[in-house]
Amino acid sequence: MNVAFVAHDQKKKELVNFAIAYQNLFQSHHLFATGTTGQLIMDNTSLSIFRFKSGPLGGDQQLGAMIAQNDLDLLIFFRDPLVAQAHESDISALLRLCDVYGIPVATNMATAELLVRGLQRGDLDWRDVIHANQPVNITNRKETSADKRKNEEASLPLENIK
Ligand SMILES: O=C(CO)COP(=O)(O)O
Repeated sequence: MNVAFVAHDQKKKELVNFAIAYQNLFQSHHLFATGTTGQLIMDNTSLSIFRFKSGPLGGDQQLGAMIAQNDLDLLIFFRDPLVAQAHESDISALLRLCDVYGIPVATNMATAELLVRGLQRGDLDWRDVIHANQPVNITNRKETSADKRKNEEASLPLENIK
């Protein structure tokens, strides 16, 4: 499964602890994150994460693009409900797309626990049916030379993808 992590600054520690607690489970999935969140998780675990840009610089929108292609299976987004974010519209757009595409999303630890235990039990295996019926998806597609050039231009750290 393709799992993405995002946390606002006041929630990053909580998400890092969550990732540590479920490290063994997450190891067998393809992981994605916004820039700073992904870096912090990698610094504190042995998980390998494909990092997009930082949230305020477009990372939420990049994750939104994954969802629009039906490439994301689970979003764990510990958002801060007490602090206004400069990129609030990007955050709303990301969460909206989860509803448009029916993507399981947890915005707090209590829900994340439930979803991750569901992931562990195979409750999200229906997502495999969706992937199987997609002509191309982000985890099984072969990178063409055009892809490579585009990715290099965008400076995405492709070596971090599992
Ligand atoms: O702002 C964010 C999500 O809206 C998170 O971005 P970072 O992980 O780069 O801090």
